[in-house]
Amino acid sequence: MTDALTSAQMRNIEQTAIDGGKVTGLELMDRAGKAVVKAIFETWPDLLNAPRRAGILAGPGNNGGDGFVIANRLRDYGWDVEVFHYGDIDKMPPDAKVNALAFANAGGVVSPIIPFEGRDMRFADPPTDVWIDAFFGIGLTRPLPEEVRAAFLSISYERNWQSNKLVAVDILSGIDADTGERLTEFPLKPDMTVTFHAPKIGHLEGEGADWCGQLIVKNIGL
Ligand SMILES: NC(=O)C1=CN([C@@H]2O[C@H](COP(=O)(O)OP(=O)(O)OC[C@H]3O[C@@H](n4cnc5c(N)ncnc54)[C@H](O)[C@@H]3O)[C@@H](O)[C@H]2O)[C@H](O)CC1
Ligand SMILES: [K+]
Repeated sequence: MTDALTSAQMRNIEQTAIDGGKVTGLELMDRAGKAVVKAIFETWPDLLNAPRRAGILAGPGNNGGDGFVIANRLRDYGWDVEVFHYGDIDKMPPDAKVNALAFANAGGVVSPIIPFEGRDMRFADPPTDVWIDAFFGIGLTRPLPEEVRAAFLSISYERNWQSNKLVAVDILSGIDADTGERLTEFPLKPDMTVTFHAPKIGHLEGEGADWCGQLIVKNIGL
């Protein structure tokens, strides 16, 4: 496995490619989101044999932007997709906003993460086949907001009672990408983490090594 990167090193590689005119941030985000969907179908091919339901947990930044790319892609496969957004589409970074608006303008359902409060997720109907954690990626700088932690807890009830999958985009939200420190305590391990270009230190060090599930590294052409 190639050497693990810090978040700063990853950003530098991305920015150098963008500044050099090799690729745009929007293209990188599109490739990243599509790489996650590809990894899902490669890992669980039976999910391809019928339209399913996905819950996308999207955050305020570009990790959330990846989440909206994934949401659009799964809708293309005929899936029932609901995005639970911690953030405001209008305040998202430009690349993320393009994908979020594409989803919303195509009739995609964007809900606040509040619905989970008081909702007994053990008996979610219809059950969610795949949860996508796109709350925070390498930009996480402090413990998760309480409502994000609460949303994760709600989903853990459903996961205990129904066989759904949890896929972390780039890194499980709550894990510091540079140290592997779990900045927020919550009992949710992903089945799979899909990261881009190279593993990050937080995937291999500290608690992060135990909170990846299956770690898939996808090339996004950098
Ligand atoms: N750069 C690109 O074109 C690509 C990036 N990829 C994806 O982008 C994320 C990194 O995105 P970024 O916007 O830098 O950060 P996050 O989305 O991880 O975080 C959003 C935002 O949230 C703020 N924040 C940090 N910690 C907290 C907190 N505890 N509570 C509230 N808000 C918080 C902070 O301002 C962050 O900026 C990367 O992981 C990839 O998923 C694409 O994959 C490739 C193209
Ligand atoms: K994430």
